[in-house]
Amino acid sequence: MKIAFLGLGSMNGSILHGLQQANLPNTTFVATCHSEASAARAAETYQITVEASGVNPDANLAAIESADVVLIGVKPAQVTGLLSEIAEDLEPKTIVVSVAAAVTVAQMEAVLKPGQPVVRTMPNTPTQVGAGVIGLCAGTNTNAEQLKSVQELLDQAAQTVVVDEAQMDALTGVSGSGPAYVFHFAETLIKAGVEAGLDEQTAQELAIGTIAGAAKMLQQDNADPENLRVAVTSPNGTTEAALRQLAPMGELVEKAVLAARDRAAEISAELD
Ligand SMILES: NC(=O)c1ccc[n+]([C@@H]2O[C@H](COP(=O)([O-])OP(=O)(O)OC[C@H]3O[C@@H](n4cnc5c(N)ncnc54)[C@H](OP(=O)(O)O)[C@@H]3O)[C@@H](O)[C@H]2O)c1
Ligand code: PRO
Repeated sequence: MKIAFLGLGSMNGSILHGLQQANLPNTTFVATCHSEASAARAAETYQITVEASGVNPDANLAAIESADVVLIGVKPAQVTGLLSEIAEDLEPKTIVVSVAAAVTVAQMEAVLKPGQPVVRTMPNTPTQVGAGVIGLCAGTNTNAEQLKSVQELLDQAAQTVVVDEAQMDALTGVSGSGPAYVFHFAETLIKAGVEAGLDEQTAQELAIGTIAGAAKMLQQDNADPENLRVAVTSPNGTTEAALRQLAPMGELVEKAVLAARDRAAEISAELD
């Protein structure tokens, strides 16, 4: 199987890393970046061939030749330009998989040859450490077997969830952008620990260990976030005092997820 990564930055790099860890038999990876510097860095990191499209204008066309799957990992505004560049040379069997936020199936299919199979996905960066979540939906020319083959491939790198395209922006607001909410929470917990009297290194150790431990508990079978919260909260104790202060967080998180969802829809409209 040949898998071509067009764009090998943060997101496609995380997926490639996950697939490399899976040691898939008979699988070849090739990739492109735009600049020579990024291509050299990525080739060194992943130990695969990475060509720079900014230096070699045929780099993307060479990468897609005979590919079974082409993973598009450029910025949303660059996706349709890149697809137009490769459209004529894509083989009918090649499945085009995009990781770009907000770029719709219709926008991709509009620049590809009729019938080209497309899968739209929304991964997240924990894929880098084998703990990612990837949402995916099929294009209009993609049959169940093709979707399944992409899902089975991505299952090697992350946990996958198939959704209708109509849910993709909501999924982006929860899991695509979600790691940033948790990292932001970690930043604020460390800052608050320092404010409360800890030195920064100790505050960082405690905050990160706590978030990692809580995440592990959440992943246990039959874990229920509400039960886990209640088990920490002694009546009239310290946690209750803290959670009283965090009461506005529910509304803020909801606003954040809706803002991300709505921004995705706005970006889609801007790309039309
Ligand atoms: N980061 C996330 O958390 C995340 C999560 C989910 C989805 N996504 C989606 O992933 C996509 C990529 O985001 P990212 O954060 O990975 O960006 P990034 O780190 O900037 O990576 C973009 C990559 O595309 C390359 N590139 C640009 N133009 C190219 C061209 N014409 N041909 C070949 N390669 C080209 C860049 O090369 P140079 O470095 O040489 O410019 C770079 O390797 C976006 O559409 C984003 O919506 C990101
Ligand atoms: N990063 C991309 C953004 O912020 C898409 C989800 C995560 O737009």
